[in-house]
Amino acid sequence: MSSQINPQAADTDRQGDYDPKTSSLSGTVRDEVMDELLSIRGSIDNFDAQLVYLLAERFKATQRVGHLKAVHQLPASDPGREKAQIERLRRLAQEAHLDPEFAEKFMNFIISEVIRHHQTISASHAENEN
Ligand SMILES: O=C(O)C(=O)C[C@]1(C(=O)O)C=C[C@@H](O)C=C1
Repeated sequence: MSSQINPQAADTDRQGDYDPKTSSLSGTVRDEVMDELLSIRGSIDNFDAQLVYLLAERFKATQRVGHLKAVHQLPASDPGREKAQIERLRRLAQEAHLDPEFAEKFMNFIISEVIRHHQTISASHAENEN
């Protein structure tokens, strides 16, 4: 399976220097405890890889929006859309037993980065027009 689709494949394809066993706890906890910790951390590593790949795909989509907005001279931000997104995500977070406050903060963090990208795209588009 392609590593573009399956981040776990990417994980095994190119581990690089990453050692999933690296821990400041090494030698300070019983072997069984360390084994269980490492097993859970294996899942965490897979989730983290998926998060990175998902975010990369989201940013590819928002880059397309950024170009569309620059070409048509539309504002970088759309507060009405953001309000609807945040309300939806808070609802989804509640259903998923994720703290809605955290979901909102996380979304706002991503959106502010997207707006920064839009502004950069718009500025370079305007420069190319001149
Ligand atoms: O949908 C848009 O218009 C976008 O620019 C994307 C996006 C987002 O990241 O979801 C970012 C900025 C806008 O304020 C609203 C949404």
